[in-house]
Amino acid sequence: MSRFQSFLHSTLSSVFGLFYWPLIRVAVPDLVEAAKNADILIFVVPHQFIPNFCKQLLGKIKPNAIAISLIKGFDKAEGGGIDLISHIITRHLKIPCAVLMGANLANEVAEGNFCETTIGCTDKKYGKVLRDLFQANHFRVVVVEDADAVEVCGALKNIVACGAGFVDGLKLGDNTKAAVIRLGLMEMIRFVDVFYPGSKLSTFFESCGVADLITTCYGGRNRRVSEAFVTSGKTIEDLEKEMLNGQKLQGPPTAEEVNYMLKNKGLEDKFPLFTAIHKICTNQLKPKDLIDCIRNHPEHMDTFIMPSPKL
Ligand SMILES: NC(=O)C1=CN([C@@H]2O[C@H](COP(=O)(O)OP(=O)(O)OC[C@H]3O[C@@H](n4cnc5c(N)ncnc54)[C@H](O)[C@@H]3O)[C@@H](O)[C@H]2O)C=CC1
Ligand SMILES: O=C(CO)COP(=O)(O)O
Repeated sequence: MSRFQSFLHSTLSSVFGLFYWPLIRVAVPDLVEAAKNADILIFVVPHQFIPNFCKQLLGKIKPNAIAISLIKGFDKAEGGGIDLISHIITRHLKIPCAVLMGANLANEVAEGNFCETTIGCTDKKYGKVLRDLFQANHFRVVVVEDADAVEVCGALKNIVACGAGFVDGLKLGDNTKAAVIRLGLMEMIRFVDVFYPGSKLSTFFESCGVADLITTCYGGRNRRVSEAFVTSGKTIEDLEKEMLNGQKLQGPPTAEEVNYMLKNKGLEDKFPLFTAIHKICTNQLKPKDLIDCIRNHPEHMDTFIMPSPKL
């Protein structure tokens, strides 16, 4: 069982394979078998595997099922952009897909410690159904309609967490780490503003935004492996195998997917932190170069392009 599955086991008092239906306490390891009679499909796998999962499920699920994705990451789209995982699920399976993102380190949720999460759902009716499904005494849910921004926050914060890990490995201290986290947040806001216009600034103050950014930059796997990348000199791939026992890092592939789009659109210099983190993960830069890459950040030089907050 993956870490997130064990969190859901605790939260929902149930065991499930990839998909969950309340009151049925059976783990079904076969994907199609688990999904075929489900009314609500919960997707929780490392984002690298989702296109293949959707192909397997095509035509094998109830036509009126709804989905919710807890997956933090993107997929590369043809033509030089990125796809949101919820959009891939909807496009392949032809069902609506909401998202759930938040400061939800799986082991802490599984221990029953209090935390919050954000559900992004454009349909109010489904939003209520999903809130009632996930809400628990220790797991408090806020539903917002700004679903794309919720999902983008969940993916991008994993890139920033790699930067926080590099700073920890370089032993640059808390002020530098705070600067990296803040610049990361500003690049997240800028990214949503440029590529998902019409999103709300208030979404960044939900659990999916600033709270998930903080928890991942202090307690997450992306931070931990990135710190070890600096201190050990080993590759990210080797450290992932050594330290994560079969689990998958989301930050480095997400940095690669984001860079694929930024490069294609000539926007790398507007996102120097995301760009530098990708280059460090792929050995085009050394971790110690990180600070020089953000010393002249547009935040310090330009007038910020985000319109006035729509709070
Ligand atoms: N673990 C955490 O604290 C949190 C994870 N998430 C997100 O949930 C998603 C899943 O993360 P985790 O549960 O931590 O996953 P994980 O890193 O524990 O992934 C392991 C699971 O991936 C699946 N898997 C491995 N190789 C596969 C393959 N070749 N094909 C298909 N499936 C394969 C298996 O079911 C395996 O149990 C990610 O997008 C992650 O960002 C979100 C919040 C917290
Ligand atoms: O998304 C997470 C917490 O909300 C988990 O982050 P890591 O993948 O870095 O452990």
